[in-house]
Amino acid sequence: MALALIDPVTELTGVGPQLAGKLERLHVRRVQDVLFHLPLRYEDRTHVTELGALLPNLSTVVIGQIDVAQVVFGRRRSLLVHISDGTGSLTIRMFYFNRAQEKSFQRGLWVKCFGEVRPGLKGYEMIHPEYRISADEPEGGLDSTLTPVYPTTEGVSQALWRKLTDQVLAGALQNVDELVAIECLPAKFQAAYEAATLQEALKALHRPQAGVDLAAMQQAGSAAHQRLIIEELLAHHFSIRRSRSLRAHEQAPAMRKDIDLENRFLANLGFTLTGAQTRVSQEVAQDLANQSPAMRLIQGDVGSGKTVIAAMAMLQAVSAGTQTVLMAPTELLAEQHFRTLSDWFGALGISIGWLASKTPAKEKRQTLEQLASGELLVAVGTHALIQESVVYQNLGLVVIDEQHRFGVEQRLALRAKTPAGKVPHQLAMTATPIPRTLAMTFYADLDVSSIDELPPGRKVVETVVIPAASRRDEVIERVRQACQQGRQVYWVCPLIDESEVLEAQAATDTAEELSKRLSGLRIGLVHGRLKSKEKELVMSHFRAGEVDLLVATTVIEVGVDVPNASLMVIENAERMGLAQLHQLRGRVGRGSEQSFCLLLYQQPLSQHAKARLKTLRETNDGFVIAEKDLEIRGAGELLGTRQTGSISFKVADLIRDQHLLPSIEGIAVAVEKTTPQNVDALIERWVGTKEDYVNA
Ligand SMILES: Nc1ncnc2c1ncn2[C@@H]1O[C@H](COP(=O)(O)OP(=O)(O)OP(=O)(O)O)[C@@H](O)[C@H]1O
Repeated sequence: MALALIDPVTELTGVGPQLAGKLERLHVRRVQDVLFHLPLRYEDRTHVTELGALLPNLSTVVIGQIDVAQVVFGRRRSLLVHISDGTGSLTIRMFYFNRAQEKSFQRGLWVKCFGEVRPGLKGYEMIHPEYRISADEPEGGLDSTLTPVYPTTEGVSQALWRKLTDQVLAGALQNVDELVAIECLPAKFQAAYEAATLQEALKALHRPQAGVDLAAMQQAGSAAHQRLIIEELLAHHFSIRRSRSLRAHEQAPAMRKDIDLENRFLANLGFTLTGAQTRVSQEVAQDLANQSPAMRLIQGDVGSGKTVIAAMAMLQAVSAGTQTVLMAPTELLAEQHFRTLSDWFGALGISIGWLASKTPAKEKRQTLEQLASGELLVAVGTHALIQESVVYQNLGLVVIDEQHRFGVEQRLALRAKTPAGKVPHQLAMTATPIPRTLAMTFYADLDVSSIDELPPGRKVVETVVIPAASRRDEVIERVRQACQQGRQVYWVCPLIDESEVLEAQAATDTAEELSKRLSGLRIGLVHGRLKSKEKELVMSHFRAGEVDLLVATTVIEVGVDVPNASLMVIENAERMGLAQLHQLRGRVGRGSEQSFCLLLYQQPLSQHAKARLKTLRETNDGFVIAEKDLEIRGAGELLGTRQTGSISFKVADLIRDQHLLPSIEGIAVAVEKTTPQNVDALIERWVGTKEDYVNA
């Protein structure tokens, strides 16, 4: 089949409008997007390990005969299937199963399964492995080469991804002319970096050859990875250069501060700004008074008080008669900013609009009208704020929370929303500090301010690392005591296989278990599968002190601010990354009460997990943690969890790949000489189209 790279995905066999809709969520719209939708990691399902030779925490294929299958009613109802192969035995454990599955595990049948080996109470276990049952003893692994695992969304299985990529590899990748046409890397660099050609690289990443080393693939160390990493870094580099040159020709409204209004605002706050807050807010104010558009990143550790800086900048925009918006990455966080700003600005007689994708149509229409007419000067929300349907009368300042960068396309989208010839000033806020090396290369077009001081009276969060198996009861007792003393508690449930459904289920089960064991406490539950209204209701009860214990998934990771919460329990902390744990922990220690963070882990710990937990126990300083993160990850660990707040790269990792950064500029110069016509497509392929920013 001759597929063109720009064909829509619906040209692929088996992709109807419904599936296309799901793929759209991942911005996969064209054949080319499937080709560049690269595996997140790989699994080695080629070898079978004897049950007697299993090692904990490794994922592998095993084969065994069923001795017994039974449903047990412990802390959680589960189906246990014991298998053995003469050298040893293993238990398969499933929390979610149906009657048919239960019946299918007949004594004497064979099971071939793939999963992570974990130590259980009675020997090794696999939880929810992928499995096949057969009457005869099966042979060999599950696959003959490394199996790619794709980033995905609900309703698009790995099997489906394999089918789609099969088709694209067989169709489009043969279309050599097209690929040569989009090839950017001059030949001499391909050789210098051991980097394969684009065509070879894509093939090798989607379908690794037999015998390829898993470790190299996991750490993105193969030549194929190098090839695409360089391409992606180049794309970002070009995008940043564009953004810089655009900015040089742009004008923004110069905003004068209304000192009187600002003083009234400060008097109402109930606290005095720290020295760092005062300094940073002055830097911002100077930016906004200029005619050239500000692009400033404000970095400040968790709880350092970034919101008030944003509010003061927004006030300056309002004083100058322009509109201003605050955009947050999640609805939960946006909603919280909406409340805070409504309190602060309400007292000054300034009203605030709310806009998120799930806002009811009628409410949305009204807000849109008011933004278009200029009646509304301030709005808070999610990315819905910069969607194409939103028209501003005179947008002067955009504040973006928890984002490191502004994309060039986003800038273009915003430019369309301001009076002719003007662009809004932009401020971004982040709690994840940027290592210096990266700042020089990838953030060179941004001005950076740091809030390097916490509000007075904060006590350091005391962090304790606890084995879950033996001391869970003790932890639950501690939760009870804290709540009885009038404190509030977060209980964070683990990440499960990147599946929102399983995560929500686990959180629901935990909430049920804790309700039984902590009768008398008011327990709330929040996870990603709840409707936004439901989420907000639970959060508002928690905020009002009407919920003692909030059981949550990592949806509460960023920004949530409830100063009375002083205890946080994090389950399976060994599975999370440093930055993420630090963010989560930052939800406590926001009041004057001594706060605690209990990191529960499952034995045994890998060396890296041990190092991460130790770092958290030893320091509360986000900058130190960022450096440690670099050190631990630099030592070669690939973390499954995403990095909070960083630019979203598909294959590159600014920390892991920092050794490549110094050469990117030189390559860019060469590309501009040899294939300047390909630069637009390169940016589009990696950094995204205008729509990606607008609809994200
Ligand atoms: N100077 C100050 N003195 C006392 N309290 C302050 C001060 N500045 C901010 N606060 C309070 O500290 C808390 C944290 O502030 P804020 O939510 O702005 O932090 P943040 O920097 O956004 O943190 P995170 O990245 O964790 O969301 C809020 O309750 C805020 O009202």
